[in-house]
Formats: sequence, C-alpha cells, structure tokens
Amino acid sequence: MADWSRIEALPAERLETLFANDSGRLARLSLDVAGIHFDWSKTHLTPDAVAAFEALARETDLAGRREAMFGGSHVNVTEDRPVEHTAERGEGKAESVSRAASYHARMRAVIDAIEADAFGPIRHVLHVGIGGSALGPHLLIDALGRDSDRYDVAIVSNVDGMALDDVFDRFDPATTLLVVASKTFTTTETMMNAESVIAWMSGAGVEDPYGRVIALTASPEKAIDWGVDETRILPFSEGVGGRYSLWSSIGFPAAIKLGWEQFQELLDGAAEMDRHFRLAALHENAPALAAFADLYYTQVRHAETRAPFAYDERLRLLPSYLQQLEMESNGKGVTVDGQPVGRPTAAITWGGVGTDAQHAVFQLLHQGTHLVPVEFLAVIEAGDTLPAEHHRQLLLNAFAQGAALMKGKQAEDPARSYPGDRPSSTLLLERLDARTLGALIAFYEHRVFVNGVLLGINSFDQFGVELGKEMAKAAAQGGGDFDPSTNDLIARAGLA
Ligand SMILES: O=P(O)(O)OC[C@H]1O[C@H](O)[C@H](O)[C@@H](O)[C@@H]1O
Repeated sequence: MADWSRIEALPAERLETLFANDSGRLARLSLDVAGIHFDWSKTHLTPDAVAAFEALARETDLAGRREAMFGGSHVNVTEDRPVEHTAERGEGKAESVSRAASYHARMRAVIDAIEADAFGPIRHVLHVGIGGSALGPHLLIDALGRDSDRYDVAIVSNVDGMALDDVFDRFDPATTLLVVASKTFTTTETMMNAESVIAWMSGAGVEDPYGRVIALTASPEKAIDWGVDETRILPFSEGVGGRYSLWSSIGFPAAIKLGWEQFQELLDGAAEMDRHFRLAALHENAPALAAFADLYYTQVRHAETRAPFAYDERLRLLPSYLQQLEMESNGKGVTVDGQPVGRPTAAITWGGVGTDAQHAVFQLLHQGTHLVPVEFLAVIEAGDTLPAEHHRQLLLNAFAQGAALMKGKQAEDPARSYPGDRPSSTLLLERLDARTLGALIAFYEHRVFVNGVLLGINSFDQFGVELGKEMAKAAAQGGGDFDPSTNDLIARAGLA
C-alpha cells in the first residue's frame, strides 16, 4: 500500500493566504501546453503538496507505468491487453502505431469513396453506437462541425425508439449512410437500432440497405456475420478502449463531417499532449498536476464530486464525455491486485455550461455544504458572429466566478455570507480548433491515468457495467431471478 501520510498531513491554508505568502504561486501553478493555458493557482496545491504527490508518484512508479502504457505492455491487467489509444495518434509501440496508421488510411479511403459517390448520393450519415462509441464523435461534431455543410450527421445511442424516430423524420433513406459503431458488435442497443435503420431503409424501397452500411468495430468477424461487407468494415485494435476510441475508426462520423485534414489535426494535437505528458517533469506536467489536485480534494478534503463548466456552447457536451471517461475509468473499488482500495476513488463528475449554470447550480457551489472543486473552461477566440460584447461577458463571468468562489464575502446576515476558499482551476484555450480539442481530450485521458496509477487501480476495464446488462437480457428473455419490487414493476408495465 502506498504511503499517503505525508499528503494527508498537508496544512490546510486558505487560498488567499497562499497567494499572499508566495509571489511565485501563479507562475508555478500555471502552464501553457498545446494552445491551452492551465491555471491551478486557485487550488490548494502548494510546493509541498506537489512534492508529496511527486513522492507518491515515485512510490507507485508512475513513470514506469506510463512507459509501460506507451510501450505496449499489457497494463490493462484484468483483460490482459495493452492500452493503445495513444498509438492512434502516432505515439506508442512501433507496431501498434503502424497498425493504427494503416487503419486510418483505410478509413480515409472509404471517406474518399463516399465523397466520390461510390455509395450513391449520400447526404445523411446516421451513426448508431452508445457509450464510447457515441460520446466522443458526438462531442467532436458538436464542437467543431457547426459551420460545416458537408453532411448531415446524427448520432443515435439510446434504445428508446424516440431517438431514432426524430432522425427518421428529417433524414431521407435514399441518401442515408448507416454507420454501426460498436467495439464488440454485440451491444444490444446498437444492434437493435441498426436493425431498425435497415428496416426503415428497406421499407422506403432502398434496394440493398446492407450495401449502405459502414461498420466501425474491433470485432470485424461479428460485423460480417451481421451482414456488412468486409470492404466496408473499418477496424480498430482491441487495445483501444471504448471510452478512448474517438481517435480510431470510431471517429469516422467526425472525420466525414469535418474532413480528413481536421481529423488529422485532432490526432496531432493529442500527440502533442502525449509528448508533453511523457517528457515534462511532474511539477510542470499538465495531466499530473491536474491529477494531484483531484487527489488532494478527494483524499484530503473528502470531496465527493468535481464539476467542469464549459463557458463555451461548443463544449457543452464535454461534461457528459468526461463523465464516462472519468467515472467508468476510475470508479473502481479494488486495486490492480484485487485488494480493496481502502480510499475513495473517482469523484463523481458533473458540470454544465456557463453562464447558464450560474443561474441554477452555482448557489450550492458558493454557499452549500459540499466542497466541489470547479473547473472552468473558456476559449479566448469567440466562435460566434455576434457583437464582441457577448464573448466578453461570457469570459468575464467565468473569471469572476472563480474569483468569487475563492474570495467569498462576509456579511452580518449569515444567509448573505460566502465562506470563500472554494477551489477552482481554469483551462483557457487560445481557440477551439481540432488541434486544441485533440490536446484537451488527451490531457483528460492522461489525467485519468495518473489518478488511476496513484490509486493503484486499473483504469481500463469496466466490469461494473456488466451485471445490469445481464439482468436486463435475462428479463428480456422472460427469465431472471428478481426481487418482489422488480417483479411488480415488470408486471405493472405489462412486460411479464
Ligand atoms: O462499442 P461497444 O462494444 O458497443 O460498447 C459500447 C459501450 O458499452 C459498454 O457497456 C461500456 O460501458 C462502454 O465502455 C462501451 O463504450
């Protein structure tokens, strides 16, 4: 077991005191990497805290684990697999990198063929996939694809038929390409949605609906069994985890919407962050410092949640993307050796969009009894075409909220007092382009990795999602050994 005593014994000084006593604080706790300015000076990290975490990183062999990941060792021990998402952007074991490059070349050739009307005239792209096979591409398209008129792309994940119904209302089956995205090609929701899209196409007189399917998967043989022609399967490696897969062929809808050049930029931005993570000393390493702050709050201050707020509409899907990345990766209870972790693991990630969230949930952040480390994300260059005052207001609100959380305010009336000393970090992007977004997402991935290593857990499996799936499957087949409450609910809904 790693020794946390030095970290747990860190003094708890107020943020304002930390600033007052250390003129070098801002410089020491801010960094510029790949077009992103990171500022952790409004967190309780101190030189002592950073040194204590660096010691813990040595003890848990973070450097060795990091090189094991990039080097292609089977760091996903419970599934006995390498972790290969960095190879998708050119950083990793040579063999994995060249395999990823050849898969990308194939993906690019298929996009070229679609653009040249080899699939007939395509106007609409209907992507079905869920979890990691949906959240990443959706984030990319929503963030970067707003001005692109290349294709209408819809991402449908939920098995709730209303999700597909909405798309059927606005897409023309004669000009729709179906993209089935599933690493395993067995996920119930995705397979059911895919069948329904095929039925919709057939019903509308499309002659060979399976000829309009592209499959994105690490299980090509399953896609073939389902009816997809081998030439229209875009594979990716088993070592690329679902929630880390937007860089692989799972990014197809984003690549077709944005064009290949932008997709490549995304990969290049991520690779820049990979190199930073690999080479920078930990006290000036963005993913490491972010993870140190995360762990300080979960382990020392017992924070149970953390909340990123995107002060940019283009990043409105980021909080839900991060929920899967962080909670599915590090929401674990046992160590890599199968022992109880014995301390809190991932914080619950929640968040929202600024300024909207200020008028809804910020009350709790300023005066509530929970300590919530807040993360502000903002972009200097505006994405809108409205008068500059809009963007000015947006950014100033983000910065003022961080200041208010830290400063607080004393009033005679306790109800009107703010305790202050509430931490926040700020990520300020120069502009929101594919390159910067790639770097940003890679930053989050590595931050999750550092959290996992320091906690001694495997961030790359997700067995916790299996039991519910199994029980739903059993219920769907009319079986399952359920409790009285569940049996009653099934009967009430007329499903018994
Ligand atoms: O890509 P698929 O195999 O269809 O999996 C889709 C998703 O479902 C699973 O239940 C996991 O929780 C996710 O990590 C995964 O991304």
